[in-house]
Amino acid sequence: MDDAKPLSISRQSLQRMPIYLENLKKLRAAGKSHVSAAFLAGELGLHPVQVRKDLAAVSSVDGNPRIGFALAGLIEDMEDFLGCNNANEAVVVGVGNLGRALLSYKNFAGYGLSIIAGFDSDPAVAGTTVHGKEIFSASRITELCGRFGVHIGIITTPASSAQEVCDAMLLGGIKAIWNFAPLHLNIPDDIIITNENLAASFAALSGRLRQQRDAPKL
Ligand SMILES: NC(=O)c1ccc[n+]([C@@H]2O[C@H](COP(=O)([O-])OP(=O)(O)OC[C@H]3O[C@@H](n4cnc5c(N)ncnc54)[C@H](O)[C@@H]3O)[C@@H](O)[C@H]2O)c1
Repeated sequence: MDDAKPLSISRQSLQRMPIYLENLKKLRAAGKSHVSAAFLAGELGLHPVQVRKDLAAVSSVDGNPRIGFALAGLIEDMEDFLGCNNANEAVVVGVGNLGRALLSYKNFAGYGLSIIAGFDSDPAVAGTTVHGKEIFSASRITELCGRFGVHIGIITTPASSAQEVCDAMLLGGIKAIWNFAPLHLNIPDDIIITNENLAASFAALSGRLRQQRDAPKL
């Protein structure tokens, strides 16, 4: 669909989009042609109003009150929105446990991310390939990011190296950083950053578990 609406969307809504897309594709594979917001909400444990709002933010497909949204249009709009048909290219710096896992994960392509190469400071790692992607020496980050014309950099080095890696990426023209290192990075205001933190996610999980355990039994 050409006229998907460019509304401002919250981070939480953005994070739900790949989950909607996965579910919409499953329904299509099961032979369904339409889906209602109420059904999706039930499947994903969300409120139907929230689902309707999320879908309206990325799709111009109108839901029919009786049969719901046409799946084909919704999937097309969602894929356009997520950039699935025109994947963003990225590089990973730090090809250890986590960097290797990201380089090897096939499904990113379906969500608009194509990791094209890696960098590592370890001479035993630079010069190898992971999942068919070349791993270059970290000394070439600035040069090759510029030459590849990539705009997304993924940092999976130890925290002690993350700022220098980030600086080298920015000099090479990187505009958005997905940072897995547990460190606050100093970056200019116009650079987009997402910090991943498994410890924070786990704290939320264990906090909810504690609340459930401490709740009075009826
Ligand atoms: N945020 C999360 O949820 C999460 C989860 C797991 C790990 N981590 C973090 O991700 C990072 C990587 O973890 P890991 O388990 O893969 O570590 P690892 O030690 O297996 O890999 C780190 C890699 O970075 C390379 N490296 C070090 N300095 C470099 C530099 N200056 N330039 C290029 N490469 C460099 C090392 O040679 C190594 O290959 C760590 O900061 C860790 O704390 C974060």
